[in-house]
Amino acid sequence: MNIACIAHDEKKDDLVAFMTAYEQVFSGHTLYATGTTGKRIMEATSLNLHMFRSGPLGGDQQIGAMIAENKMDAVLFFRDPLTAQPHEPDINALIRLSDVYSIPLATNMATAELLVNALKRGELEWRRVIAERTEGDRHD
Ligand SMILES: O=C(CO)COP(=O)(O)O
Repeated sequence: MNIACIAHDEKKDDLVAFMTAYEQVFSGHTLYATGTTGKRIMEATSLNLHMFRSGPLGGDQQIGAMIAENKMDAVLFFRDPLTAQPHEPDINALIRLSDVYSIPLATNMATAELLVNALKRGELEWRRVIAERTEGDRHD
């Protein structure tokens, strides 16, 4: 599965702790992240992540583009609801696209726990069916 990892500054410690706790599970998947989040996770774990730009510099949009191509299977996005973000429109666009394509999206640690446990039990396997079906889609 392709999984995106994103956290706002106030939530980065939480996401790093979460990724560390479930490192074994995540090591079996392909991970993507916005720049600073990915760097933090790689420093704290032995996980490898494909890194996009930092969120405010377009990273959320790059992950959104993968969602629009149906190439992202789940998103862990630990949002900070108490701090205004300069790139709020990009954040909303990412969340919107997750809803457009019915991509499982965890915006806090409690939901992320449910998602990772579902992942462990193989409950996201339906995503592979979708991926196979959309593989032949035109992109032009
Ligand atoms: O701002 C972000 C998501 O909206 C996260 O970006 P960074 O991982 O680069 O801090």
